[in-house]
Amino acid sequence: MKIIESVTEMQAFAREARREGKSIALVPTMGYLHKGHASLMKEGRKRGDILVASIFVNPTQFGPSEDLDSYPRDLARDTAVATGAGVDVIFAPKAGDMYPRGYQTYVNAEELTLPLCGASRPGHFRGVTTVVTKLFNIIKPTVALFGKKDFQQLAVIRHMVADLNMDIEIVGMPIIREDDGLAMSSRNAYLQPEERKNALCLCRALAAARGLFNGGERSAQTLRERVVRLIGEVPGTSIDYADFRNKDTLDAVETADEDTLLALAVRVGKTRLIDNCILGEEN
Ligand SMILES: Nc1ncnc2c1ncn2[C@@H]1O[C@H](COP(=O)(O)OP(=O)(O)OP(=O)(O)O)[C@@H](O)[C@H]1O
Ligand SMILES: CC(C)(CO)[C@@H](O)C(=O)[O-]
Ligand code: BAL
Repeated sequence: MKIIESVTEMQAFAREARREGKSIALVPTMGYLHKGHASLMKEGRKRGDILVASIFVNPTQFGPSEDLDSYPRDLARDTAVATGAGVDVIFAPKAGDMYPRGYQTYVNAEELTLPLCGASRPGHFRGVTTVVTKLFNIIKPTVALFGKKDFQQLAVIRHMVADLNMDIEIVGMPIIREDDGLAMSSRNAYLQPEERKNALCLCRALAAARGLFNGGERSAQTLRERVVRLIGEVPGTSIDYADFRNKDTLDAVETADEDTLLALAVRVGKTRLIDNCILGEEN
């Protein structure tokens, strides 16, 4: 496996792959890899001749008071996970190479970025769409894979790719969970033992809402009350959002149906975790 740090070297590699008629599958990540990332990589392995994983903690998607500096980083560990998942190339650029002095061009999606994480993390999606566009331009993948844990991110990227006529297939992958149901996340590493237990309130609230829905409840307000109560009972938690939305438009819904997204962002101690489900789907 090859590790490429320079943007120009990555571009040259991708150009040569294209010249040889080889397709590239890309898994963009911020590193500190876990089985969720590995599942994207294993699927990517099947979908391209060459599998590239990018590891870049992208400064433009972090707000000024967020965890850019403390975000966990461990390239040696990531190299082992990526090798095991069949990655051919890790692209791990430096921030100064991606955003040199004088950098001033951004990609911005509109409506889909307004609610949920877009509302609680102003500027976040502008950073995501910008860096993903740059990664696409540098690596020239035919297919790129993203997790449904970041449901809104996947929706925004799909929309951007369609709007800007990017000739790239976007694949959404299921949420991978720990045995007890907690969605895998690099930020789980921040959780103290007691917080780790308390963090189960997210997946339990999703399960409770799905249970009520399967029992016939359709009022988003009633479903939401159950979710808010369950999470509120757990010490050290605060809800950033707990929203019922149409899974395609992300518009708020009052009457839930099988396609309704329940999206959660909850702080457990200082750690902000997200999780979601579609009410009519197994998860
Ligand atoms: N549990 C998971 N199951 C499936 N995909 C996941 C999971 N966790 C992350 N991903 C996907 O991996 C890609 C890279 O995500 P990222 O590196 O931010 O990991 P993360 O664990 O979500 O980190 P964070 O804790 O910062 O949210 C994204 O497409 C994301 O949706
Ligand atoms: C897509 C992404 C790699 C862009 O920095 C990031 O938002 C992530 O890890 O989900
Ligand atoms: N998984 C999305 C990256 C972020 O939280 O910034």
